[in-house]
This record gives sequence, structure tokens and C-alpha cells, in this order.
Amino acid sequence: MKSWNPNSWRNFPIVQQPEYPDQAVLKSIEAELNAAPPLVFAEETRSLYKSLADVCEGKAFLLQGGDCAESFSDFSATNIRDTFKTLLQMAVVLTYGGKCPVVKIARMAGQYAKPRSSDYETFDGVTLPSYRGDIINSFEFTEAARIPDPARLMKAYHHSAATLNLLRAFAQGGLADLHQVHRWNMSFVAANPLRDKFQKVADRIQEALEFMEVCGISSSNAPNLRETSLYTSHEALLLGYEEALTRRDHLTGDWYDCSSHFVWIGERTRQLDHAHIEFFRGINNPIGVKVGPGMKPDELIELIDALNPDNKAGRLTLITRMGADILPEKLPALVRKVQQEGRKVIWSSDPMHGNTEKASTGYKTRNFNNILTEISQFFAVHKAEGSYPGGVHLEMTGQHVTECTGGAYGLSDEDLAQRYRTQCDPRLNADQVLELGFLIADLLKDARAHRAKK
Ligand SMILES: O=C[C@H](O)[C@H](O)COP(=O)(O)O
Ligand SMILES: C=C(OP(=O)(O)O)C(=O)O
Ligand SMILES: [Mn+2]
Repeated sequence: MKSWNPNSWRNFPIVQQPEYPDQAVLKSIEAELNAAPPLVFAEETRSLYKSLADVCEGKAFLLQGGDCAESFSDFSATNIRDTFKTLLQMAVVLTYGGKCPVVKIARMAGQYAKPRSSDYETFDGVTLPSYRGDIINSFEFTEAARIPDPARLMKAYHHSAATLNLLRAFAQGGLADLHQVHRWNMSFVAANPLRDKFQKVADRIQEALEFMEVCGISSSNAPNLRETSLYTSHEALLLGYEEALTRRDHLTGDWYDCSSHFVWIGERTRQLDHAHIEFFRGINNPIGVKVGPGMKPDELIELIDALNPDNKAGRLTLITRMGADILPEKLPALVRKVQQEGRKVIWSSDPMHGNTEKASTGYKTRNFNNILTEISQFFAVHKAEGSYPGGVHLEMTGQHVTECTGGAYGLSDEDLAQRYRTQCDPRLNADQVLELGFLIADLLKDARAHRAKK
């Protein structure tokens, strides 16, 4: 491999980075971070890599989800717990309905940096620099709040550490025990028909557990029933932060970005000759890259070669985010090319970012039907091309928000004002996630039956 260092990205062009007024302060905080303990261990990252190799080979399904932008003000045990439960609930629906193991990756414990379409935003005639995520500046709409502040790197690190600590406790300390399956329901509406549907799944699982207990298999002797693996991820946009948390693993001598288990490159920063590709090629984490409608088949192969030159299963997840209308036109050629060239990748569908629209009431929103349509089209293309639809990537929360329209409750443009809380993009709420979970489970079951016949 061409020589690489955690800081070699600094010799490449880069976009979507803040301009800090005081470079000396930035340097000293980056040094402080570099001396701080890693957030994750390389060995954990390697187990995720292995699980993702299973996804790549069609033996498991990837569920990745969480906030568009985590925020310091929403940081609380309740919010972390509720998003965790929502992810678990969706995972159990997919595992049960799709008859398939599910690898769970949260967009949590580090999802603090945001690329923006525009450097400035205007409200009521006032124009200020855009909000770029809590690791960079503040959401508050004042001139002072929008100045990038390096102290926020340290704050993001500590918030990530505390979030991760709680997620590990939930995953291993009892809440994820399958016997707790009834407690994972986050539906807000008592009359939700899907609530009953979920209760039925939970009852069937409970019955199976009781039967297994009679046979001598219980939480006390079967760790798989008692605990789960939940990994973390974020868009590694702010490379100064990522560099500071990149460490050489003592066991293998390889470099890992220890800010989270999985990191991805966003649609706006994946230029082949730019800094993000340089940084990512040298870290040994499993990684992702967003693939929008502008991607060309040859360019995709170049990107894959840059990021996964050894063609390892599990290393690279292509997260397509095309838009419901455009996907059927653009995705087939990309899939065909990757198949022809024999590249091992995971195909995951982000049905959120290509379907953002402005509601008549002015809110940035996404419609449930468009989200579902993009996912259905994604499954249909992979069925036609003989490839494996390996996962979904969702912006979602366990909070009772009204940010995406549609779904079983038919949220309208007018309803959005009730609980519109996001600091960046609109998220699915727990009811909408559950609904989507059942629909994806059917698609997954069909995809797996189709593959089994081949
Ligand atoms: O989360 C993704 C991007 O940061 C987000 O979609 C950009 O939003 P904007 O178009 O409002 O800048
Ligand atoms: C920035 C994001 O997406 P994209 O890079 O696909 O626009 C995101 O996932 O929040
Ligand atoms: Mn987003």
C-alpha cells in the first residue's frame, strides 16, 4: 500500500470542514484527544467486520439507524434507551419475519458532524453561517453560536463515551435479553394495529423461550438469549477529530479509527482525489460510502478499488441514497458493473436522503410512502440483478416526533409542527419504524426465498 498515516489526508483537497478562528487552540484540543483513551477497541471492530462478511455473503441483514444529528441538548438516558429499544424492536421483527440474523449498527455515540448543502442559512431576512453539527457549532441562530468552537470536539468525545457506556450496559446488562421482548415496544398510540402485530410476534418468541427453558436452555446458560451486539457508527466528516482517535492496534499493528466501530463517507465528500478517501483507505474498520444518483459505474469501481483493494467481504458497504423515482433508473447499471467485476460489497439502502422535500408548511420532511417505495425498488432491482439486498440505513428515533409525513397515522404537513425536534434531517418515529420493519421483513423474506431457489 502507498504510504499512509493518520494525518496524510492533510495533503489532499477537502470540503465541508469548519474554519476555526484560532488554529492554536484547535491543535491543543486535538492533541488532548489524541492522548485520551479510544472509544472502541479494535477487537470489537473486528467482530463487526466478521458479522458484516456474513451480510456480504447473504447470510445476515444489516440494520443501521439513528438520528441524523445527535445533539448535546437531547443527550439523556431516556432518549438513548428509547432509540436503543426501537432498534431492537425493528431487529426482532426483521429476524423473526425475515428469518435471518440481523447485524445492528446505531448511528449513535458520535454522529455529531453535518455536511450542508449551503454554507449559509437565512431566517426572517437574517443570514448566518450554517449549523454544522454540535461537534462544530451551535444550532442556536446567533452570530456567536455559529462560530466553530474547538472545545466542542472534547464535548462530543465525552458525550460519545457516555452514550457508548449506556449502550453497552443495555446490550449486555439485561434490557436486550429476549425475555424482555415485550418491553421493547415503543408505539405511542395504544390503538396502533401494529402494536398488536408486534405483541403477537413477542408472544410467539416468549412461547419459544418457555419451550427452550423446559429443554434446559435459558438466559443463564445461553448468552445469545441474554445479550446482544450493538455497534456504533457515524459519518467521519471532521477528519481532525477522526485522526486524533485513530490508533495502532497492539495485536495486529494495524490502524483503526477508534471513534466508533463503523464509519462512513458522505455523499458530499467522496471525491476520489480528496482527503476523506485518503483517510479511509488506511483505517481497518469496516466502512461505508454513500452512493447518490450521480455515481457512474466506472467511478464506483475506482472508489471500490481505492477503499477495498483486497476485495475483502465485510470491509465496504455501499449505502445507496437515490430517491424513490430515480433508483430504478440508476441502480441497475451500478449493481451490474459491480457483479461483472466481481467486487465484494454490501448493498444497503438509505431511503431517506434522496427523498427529502419541503412541506407546504415550510418544514423539511420526508414522506413515508416515498421511503417505502425506495426500499421496495431497491429490493426489486437486486432481485432482478441476482445480487443481495443486504441492509437498510435509516434516520430514526425512539422519541415521539412528527418529522416525516404519512405512515399508518397519515401525518400531514400541518401535523409536523406538533413535535418537530430534529436539528438537521427529519427522522422516522418509533411507530413509523415499526410499520417499516414489518414491511421490510416481508421484502426480506421474499428476497431470501428467491435466493434459496437459485
Ligand atoms: O444529513 C445529511 C445532510 O447533512 C443534510 O441532508 C443536509 O441538509 P441541508 O440540505 O439542509 O444542508
Ligand atoms: C449526510 C448524510 O447523508 P448523505 O451524505 O447521503 O447526504 C447523512 O447520512 O446524514
Ligand atoms: Mn441526514
